[in-house]
Amino acid sequence: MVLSLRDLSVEAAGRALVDRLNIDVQAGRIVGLVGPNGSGKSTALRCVYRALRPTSGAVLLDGTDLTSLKPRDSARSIAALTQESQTELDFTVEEVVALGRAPHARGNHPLTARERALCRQSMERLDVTHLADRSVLTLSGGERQRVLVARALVQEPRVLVLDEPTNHLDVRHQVELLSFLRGSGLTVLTALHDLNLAAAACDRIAVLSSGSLVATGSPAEVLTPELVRKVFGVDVTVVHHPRTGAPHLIYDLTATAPSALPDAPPEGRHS
Ligand SMILES: Nc1ncnc2c1ncn2[C@@H]1O[C@H](COP(=O)(O)OP(=O)(O)OP(=O)(O)O)[C@@H](O)[C@H]1O
Repeated sequence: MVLSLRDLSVEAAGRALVDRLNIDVQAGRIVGLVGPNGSGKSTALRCVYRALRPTSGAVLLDGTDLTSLKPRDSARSIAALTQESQTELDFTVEEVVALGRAPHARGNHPLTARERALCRQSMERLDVTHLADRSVLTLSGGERQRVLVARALVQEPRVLVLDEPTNHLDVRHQVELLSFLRGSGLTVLTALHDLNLAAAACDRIAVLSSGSLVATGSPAEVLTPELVRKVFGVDVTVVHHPRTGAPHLIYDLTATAPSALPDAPPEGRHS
């Protein structure tokens, strides 16, 4: 299933938060949305999972405008893990994961044997089986994040929209989640802050700055020192993974630290 953002714009408070964005995610591919804080990543993703209506432009699913689909129908195709994904109810992990079946539910029918097996598989895949009976209110940030990914998978979507899915995850769970996504065959659009994880996981990277798309291409095409300096204001050295060839950014903290601390006290003062 192909996901396309076509001339997508969102305006609020008299300014463009997202400005005529054009992004295509081919079937089974992963596109990473990167950019500084406030550049419009979450706003663009909200239009895809229909939490926000674009001011103009459209989101297309295999060429069909999402707004022509009933929310329940688009929810069968698109699952989202968002900054707003709530787990504030006193549900167990197992119950929250099962909620992923809601768009497929027929009335109040209990889950079928196949659906229960699907929930078990997703919990195993996300390493949360041991938490099945725990209240989600008691989970750590990373555990909760993994439960939400399991819930999204149970939805059996063909498109996954993820806003910072590696937030709170330790390095093992970051790597496991992104390598799972790579092998999943799902069409994935994901906002990521970690440019090295984006380079390792994504087929293509789209770079946002002040609501506009400033670069798009393979990680090697996009993640150049010039682009990173221009968009993020940071000096990097780019090396390449010895086996995959993926670019890897090395940050020079001594080069950026002084200007990043405008109110730094004079040298020699210690608190
Ligand atoms: N409803 C709104 N009204 C006014 N401004 C908004 C609204 N929603 C978001 N913004 C602003 O739009 C800009 C883009 O926000 P958005 O959350 O999309 O950025 P982001 O790239 O996801 O940032 P981050 O990396 O910090 O998560 C920000 O400056 C934000 O303050």
